[in-house]
Amino acid sequence: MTELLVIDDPFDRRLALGVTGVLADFNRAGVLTSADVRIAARVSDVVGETSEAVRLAFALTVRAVRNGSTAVELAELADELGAETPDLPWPADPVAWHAEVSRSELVVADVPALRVDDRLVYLDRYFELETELARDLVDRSRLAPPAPDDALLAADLTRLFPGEGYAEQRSAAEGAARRWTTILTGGPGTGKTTALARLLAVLASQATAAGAPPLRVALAAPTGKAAARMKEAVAAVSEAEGFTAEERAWLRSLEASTMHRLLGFRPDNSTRFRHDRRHRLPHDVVVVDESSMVSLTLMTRLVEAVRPDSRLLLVGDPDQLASIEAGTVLRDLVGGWTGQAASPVAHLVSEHRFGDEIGTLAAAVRDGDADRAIEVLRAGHPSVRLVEGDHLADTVQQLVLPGARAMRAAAERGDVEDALAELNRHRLLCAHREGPFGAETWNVQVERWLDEDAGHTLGRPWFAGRPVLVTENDRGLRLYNGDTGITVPSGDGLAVFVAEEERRRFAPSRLGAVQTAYAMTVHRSQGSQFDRVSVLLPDDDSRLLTRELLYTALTRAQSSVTLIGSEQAVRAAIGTRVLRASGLAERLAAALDSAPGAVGTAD
Ligand SMILES: Nc1ncnc2c1ncn2[C@@H]1O[C@H](COP(=O)(O)OP(=O)(O)OP(=O)(O)O)[C@@H](O)[C@H]1O
Repeated sequence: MTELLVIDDPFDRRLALGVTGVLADFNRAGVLTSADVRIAARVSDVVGETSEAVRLAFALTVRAVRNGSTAVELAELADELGAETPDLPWPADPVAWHAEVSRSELVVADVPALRVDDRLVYLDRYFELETELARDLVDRSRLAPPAPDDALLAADLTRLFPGEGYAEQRSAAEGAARRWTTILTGGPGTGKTTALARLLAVLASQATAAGAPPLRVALAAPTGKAAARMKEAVAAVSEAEGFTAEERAWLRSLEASTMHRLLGFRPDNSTRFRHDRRHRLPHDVVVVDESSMVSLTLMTRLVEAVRPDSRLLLVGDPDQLASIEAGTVLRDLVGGWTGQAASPVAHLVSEHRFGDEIGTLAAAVRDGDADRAIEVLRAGHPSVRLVEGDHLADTVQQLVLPGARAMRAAAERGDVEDALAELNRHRLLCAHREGPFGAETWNVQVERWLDEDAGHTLGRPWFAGRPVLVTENDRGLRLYNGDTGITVPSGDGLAVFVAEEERRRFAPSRLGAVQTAYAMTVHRSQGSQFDRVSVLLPDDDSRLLTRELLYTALTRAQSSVTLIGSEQAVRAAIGTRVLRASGLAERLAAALDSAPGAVGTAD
């Protein structure tokens, strides 16, 4: 399903005033926003490009990036979107249209605004990013691989990955020990973190045996929440058998940070960092967890900043929702390496959370098997269920209010730990931000229920027990998008305790971009996990209802998940894929094919 804006008011601010012709038609029809149109018109005017078809292609490329693609395939778009908007003046011959764009001054100028390949049209910046990322990864795969001490490696792999139960992870770890780059993928509970922590111990043991200084490891993730989870999970794995006391202490001492913090903010530039190709990261191993959430821009900046002789480990689940910004990098990297002899992709498939109905349901959703998903949901397992019917408010109240009350009670008695623990026990996840199925709507509703409990209106927006979610990075306060906290009474007023990495206390007035956190969007929940999750499914015609969204929501849950909605909505979600155009997989595959000297180790 494609995004169309509904514009029926001639003075709607989404209409680009003063623009005429084809661009105006597409704007009025809701295909293009006024920003798409204005950018295309202005840049085309500068280079003297007057062709309406080329100007349209430019605006559609801006639109594509806005919707998460890094490029646009004109023929495909004309086919799909053209079917939904048959009255619009789509160019009749998409092949000729693409060819006309390719000859345009916008493309052939010394400083091009647009770039093209055989299939896609790009804004220059995204073409450069894809090319740079593919080249850096292929360059890494051409280097002579690391040369571990084989006998020690075999002994450590046997010690840390014992027996048949660890065979899959052992083989992934052995491959990773023999390569500079590894992409470790797998669904929830397939043991990615377990394999990662054990692999780090293997690598540290190699460094010690070689008389090298202690291994410097950077653990990073796209959000503060995901970074904190990774640190905890790595420390938890180290408690298991097989590790030496030194390895345990070392793994527990590893710090995790956001990718932005690792790369170093630059006050003058939001897409460039202190660490780059010229000032590389000092670490010997750079790990990125939740890699599916990483945008093309951020991944390109990370990879350029990793020393060629450092290990890069990208960990994630390519079936989850992609980044909020443009790109589907993890999926593209897996796709680009498919069929290559020296692929760095290690895919874990064994599910280690036995008896895990959430895993079975998630697998059915991932594989597009709607009948199986419905069967699991209707089997009567306490850990996965579908609540249908018209009593939406009653259902949400039953699921959310007990936790909200417990948070408020804990906050009022000043018990920050209890309140924060309660916050992680349950989350209502919504596809939408606003509207009847939106997170904002239900956050307000929960506050109203608490008002009713109290018999008066609690303070707005701040009151004791208010859980909050940080929605933007704030470098000054060292708060990151995705951090969560709880509001408690303090003296005559209130204080907010934020739970990430360390407990920190803030005056509410210092917190700019925060929202209440009983409910949040599935997009924002990426990289977080909660004990119990309830997922509010919108109507089956919502354009946000996709397989990736449902899969991501389900896999946030550790012990139980409740879907609120209809069977049709579940089926509609499973039947709808997120389609993002990108050329990264092809660019990577082409770069690999043209690099026959590659010496990466064969799997
Ligand atoms: N080889 C194994 N044998 C038995 N249990 C395992 C094995 N590997 C992992 N586990 C257990 O399975 C569970 C999931 O492992 P882990 O957290 O490493 O998976 P994950 O892929 O990182 O999961 P998620 O993506 O959901 O965080 C943990 O309880 C872990 O102890």
